[in-house]
Parts: sequence; C-alpha cells; structure tokens
Amino acid sequence: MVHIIGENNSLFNNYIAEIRDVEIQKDPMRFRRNLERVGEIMAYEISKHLEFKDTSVQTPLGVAPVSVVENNIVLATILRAGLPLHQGLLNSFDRAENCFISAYRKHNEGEDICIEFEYIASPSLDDKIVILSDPILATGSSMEVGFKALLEKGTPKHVHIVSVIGSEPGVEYVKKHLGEENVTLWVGAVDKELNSKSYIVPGLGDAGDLAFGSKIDSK
Ligand SMILES: O=P(O)(O)OC[C@H]1O[C@H](OP(=O)(O)OP(=O)(O)O)[C@H](O)[C@@H]1O
Ligand SMILES: O=c1cc[nH]c(=O)[nH]1
Ligand SMILES: [Mg+2]
Repeated sequence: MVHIIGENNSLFNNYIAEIRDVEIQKDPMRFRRNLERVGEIMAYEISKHLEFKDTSVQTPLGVAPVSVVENNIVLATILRAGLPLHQGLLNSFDRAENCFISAYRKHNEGEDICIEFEYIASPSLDDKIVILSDPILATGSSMEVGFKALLEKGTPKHVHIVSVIGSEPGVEYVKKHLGEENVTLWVGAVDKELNSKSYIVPGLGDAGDLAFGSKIDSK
C-alpha cells in the first residue's frame, strides 16, 4: 500500500514546496525544521491506521472516556539525512523507542553506487509497529538495506516506511523488494525520474548536505 500525502492539498504541501526550493534551502535550520514538520504530519496520518484502546482519565472534574494508541512504536531512521524527519516523528510519537541505522551511498568509479552499511542500534522489534524513515527514496537501495538490517532485530507487526520525496523507480523497487504484506509506504511526493547519478529530478538535491553540510570521502 502506498500513500502519497501531497496528492491531497493541505498545508503539508507548503512544507514540501519549501523543502524543494533552492532559495529557501539556503537556510539549513528551516530545511531541517521543515523535514521535522513533515515527520509530525506523517506521524499523525500513520496514527489513523494504528490500534486504539478505550480507557479513561481522571480530570479535575470527573472521569473522561478516551481512546488512545495501543501499539508499541519503534522509530527507525537511516543516518544522516533521516535525523530531522525522525525528530519530527518523535515529536508526535513521543514515547516511542528508537533505532538508528548507518547506511550511505558510496559513489564508485563512473556512475556505480553501492550502499555501505556500518551500524544498527535497535531495541527488539518483535510484535511492534516500526516506522522506518529516510527523506529520500531515490533508487530504494538504502531503504532495502535498512529494512533488511531491521529484520535481524525481530519480527515487527507492521513496518511503515516514510519518505519525503520518492522517485517512481524507488517506489516500484520498494514494492517489489520489501513486499506488500505488512509494509506500508508513506511518501510526500513522487517524482518521475532519476538522473545519471541517481539523484531524483526535480527532487530536492542532497538532503544530507542541505541539513548538515557537505561531507568528504563517501562520493
Ligand atoms: O534510494 P537511494 O538511491 O539509496 O538513495 C537515498 C539515500 O541517499 C541519501 O543518503 P546519503 O547516502 O547521501 O547519505 P547522507 O544521509 O549521509 O547524506 C538519502 O538520505 C538516502 O539515505
Ligand atoms: O535525490 C537524491 C538522491 C540521493 N540522496 C539525496 O539526498 N537526494
Ligand atoms: Mg542516507
């Protein structure tokens, strides 16, 4: 199942527009905060698909019936561009456990890219709802590496994959390689193509560099 949140007009699309805008991107704090805001909205949308339990709370004046999320949530993200999106999800799912995955695209000779996986720090995922986030779904290879690393840490009840900008090939890749059962993809917008360096066009550029500055060695 794939949800493209930007297909329905809402304030969400203002944040996506700012995230893509080459002028507004010059303010890295705003870029990070916009990724957080997208994470907060994605959390709200995902929450509508969780399990709820009826309970009650004592107010100063009486007892109110309430319905609250029942599931145990684990927020997982792929370093480093995933951090602001993860923070937005965590702002909403504020009691969630957390998992961090180091996986990055290493550019070899020519246009060849491989994914370097180094590290995962995770709680047990058995029977939990996992929300795996990365702002960019370009080829889908980083997401696949992250997903497979997660499955070494238990058997989640369901995995929600969250991305801000996806590509059509990336979405198809996830559908084909990560399975349709027990996996739901949430994406802000989906662009048609990748360029020869596997960047999404028009996309947003390099999310990690825009959030945290350019890096050496991995390209
Ligand atoms: O779908 P893919 O083709 O795998 O590309 C997407 C990946 O590329 C970017 O990370 P990058 O490797 O640049 O690392 P960074 O987060 O440290 O910038 C992005 O944050 C994703 O993790
Ligand atoms: O378009 C892309 C592809 C990979 N990583 C990015 O940050 N952007
Ligand atoms: Mg990355």
